[in-house]
Amino acid sequence: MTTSHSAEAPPPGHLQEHFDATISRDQRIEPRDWMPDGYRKTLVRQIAQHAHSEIIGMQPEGEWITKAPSLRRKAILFAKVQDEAGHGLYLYSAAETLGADRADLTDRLIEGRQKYSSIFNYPTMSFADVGVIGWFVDGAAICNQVPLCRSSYGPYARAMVRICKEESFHQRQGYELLMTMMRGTEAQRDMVQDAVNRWWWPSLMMFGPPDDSSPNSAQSMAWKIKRHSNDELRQRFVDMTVPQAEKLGVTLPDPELRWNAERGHHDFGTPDWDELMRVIKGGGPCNDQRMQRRRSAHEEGAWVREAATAHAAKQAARAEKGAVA
Ligand SMILES: CC(C)(COP(=O)(O)OP(=O)(O)OC[C@H]1O[C@@H](n2cnc3c(N)ncnc32)[C@H](O)[C@@H]1OP(=O)(O)O)[C@@H](O)C(=O)NCCC(=O)NCCSC(=O)Cc1ccccc1
Repeated sequence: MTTSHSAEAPPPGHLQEHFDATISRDQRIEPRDWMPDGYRKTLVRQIAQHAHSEIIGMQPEGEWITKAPSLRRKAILFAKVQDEAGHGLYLYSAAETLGADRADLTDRLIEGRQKYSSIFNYPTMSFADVGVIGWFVDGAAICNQVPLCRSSYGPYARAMVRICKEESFHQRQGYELLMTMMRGTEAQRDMVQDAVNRWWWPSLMMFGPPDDSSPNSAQSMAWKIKRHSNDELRQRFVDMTVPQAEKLGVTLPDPELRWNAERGHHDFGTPDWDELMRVIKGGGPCNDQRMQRRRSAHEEGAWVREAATAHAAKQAARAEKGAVA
């Protein structure tokens, strides 16, 4: 539905009705369709946070590009980190279809007014961390994002399709790296187990707070932006990962983890929710470092943005002159 009504105008009943009917028929809302202000704001919030996560998420693994143990591993890691930059860019583009401005979103991140995923505030201590990030963090991202391919907002859902394909490839490369290390020396196996121990709980926290303390979930699910609750997706991730850990030969660091035949799912322990809140508020081990790096990359890139803007202005002036002539 395309309309000329601005988002601020009070919704004439039929616009709201049409929006509700589109959602309930599982059809897509597109950029020019009328949508409630809250729907637009929620999407900008989630998509921007997601984009920022991809861009900040380049840092933990990026630190290992110059230290990768072989040319092959270096090339793979380089390509993965570049893919993450690409994901950030698709997502900023999706946010722009809602009227957001990319430069403004970046300012909000840099000024600490918008969030990015807690997971990227933990350090990468060894090369095994690169494998575990692929296995756990990309694995969690897949669980969370495959349902977003059916999100009600068209441009977000479509961006997710390609992102998920790439995340699947990333997860496999992480798992393959770990399989290789597990076939290596005792010291390499210890490195893998140590990385698993450090990343397991923060990975479970990526799915967000538990359902009873998730203020946005109910409305986002009613709008079909989110298709499943935080706890449902966390459970899906645990069920998917346990057999992979067995095959790999590592132990997941949770004494409460066991199969529950009655539920048909694994039971597992409770993540430290105070830690999640602390990290979200800026108190994680690497928050300061990640933000400082992001700020300096932004400052160092100013000349590129200025040159691109000047070039675009020249092209536009030339095109206008051509049109007049
Ligand atoms: C599930 C959730 C993250 C949160 O559900 P919601 O309904 O939105 O919120 P809810 O009410 O449950 O929470 C209350 C408040 O807490 C915030 N908060 C919650 N959890 C976190 C957290 N973990 N970290 C930080 N903040 C968190 C939340 O924003 C809200 O705050 P607000 O009200 O905004 O001030 C949702 O936004 C989503 O699915 N996003 C899309 C996926 C996405 O962004 N993925 C990113 C990873 S990409 C990746 O990994 C790829 C990759 C792999 C490898 C290497 C490099 C890259």
